[in-house]
Amino acid sequence: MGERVTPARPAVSLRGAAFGYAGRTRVAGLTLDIEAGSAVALIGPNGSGKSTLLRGLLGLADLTAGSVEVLGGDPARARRRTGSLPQSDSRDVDLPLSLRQVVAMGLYRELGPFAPFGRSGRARVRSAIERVGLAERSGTRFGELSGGQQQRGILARALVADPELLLLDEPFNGLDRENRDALLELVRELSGEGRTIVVSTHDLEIAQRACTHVLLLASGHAEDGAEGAGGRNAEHAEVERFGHPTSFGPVDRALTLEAVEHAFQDTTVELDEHTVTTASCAPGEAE
Ligand SMILES: Nc1ncnc2c1ncn2[C@@H]1O[C@H](COP(=O)(O)OP(=O)(O)OP(=O)(O)O)[C@@H](O)[C@H]1O
Repeated sequence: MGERVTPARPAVSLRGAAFGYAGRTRVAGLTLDIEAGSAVALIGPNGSGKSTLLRGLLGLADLTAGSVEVLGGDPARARRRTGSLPQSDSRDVDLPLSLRQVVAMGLYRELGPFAPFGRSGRARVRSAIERVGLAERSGTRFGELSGGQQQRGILARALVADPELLLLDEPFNGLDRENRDALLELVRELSGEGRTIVVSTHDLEIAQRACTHVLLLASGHAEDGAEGAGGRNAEHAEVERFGHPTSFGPVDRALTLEAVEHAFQDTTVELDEHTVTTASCAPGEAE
């Protein structure tokens, strides 16, 4: 792996940060440090801004308030040292490319799209594919892989660049038990290597088994959200108009039933063993 940030320096630092699109805030009130080497589960109802926050950490959503530092600087500049796995429904899976070629795309930022990879590049691609357990499918057309295999393939594409920070957007969605367990084990391993991971999920078991910290987000209230804020100050009520954090900390302290219910308060929540099922979202559904 490449050079790491020193443990004293957070991998992500947010101060009153808000993110959105076209200048319109979608998630706000983020003041927290994610320590290098920690694995953070990002949990919240649909629309609470999990993807927007992850995109903000990649410099792909607008910072509409406050400040953000990723790996000590601007998120866009940190992108070279950051690996990401976007939500599966936002991917173009019908690429006329083999798994090996898709994974090799992870080296473009470092080497350029037309540069020859050389022996070491090819070895890195091979080892990333092996790492996600798909060695036998290297030559298979990407679109012919199962949903779970595609998920692992995209993760290999992120891993080939040896990222310090991994941002994974609901990587467990739609996976069968076997793929889910393999991915969970891999996240644990990657975290054990000292990489910083932020992973959005509806699966509390993922948080408990693979993560060190939890960040719970709640949905924003309607445009008139400032009303009914009781004794809270105007700034707080303003933040609560948007998706906002309700709890952040080590898993054993931040992931309580009360905290989950608080974050999901506007949604029908079922805690089915380990999974938060909401009225508008059924995790585990096939894509
Ligand atoms: N590209 C975009 N342009 C404008 N608004 C967007 C865009 N992407 C998301 N939004 C809006 O931002 C808000 C937060 O969405 P986001 O996808 O971040 O939530 P989420 O917590 O990840 O939800 P889910 O669990 O459904 O993925 C929503 O109101 C959504 O409609």
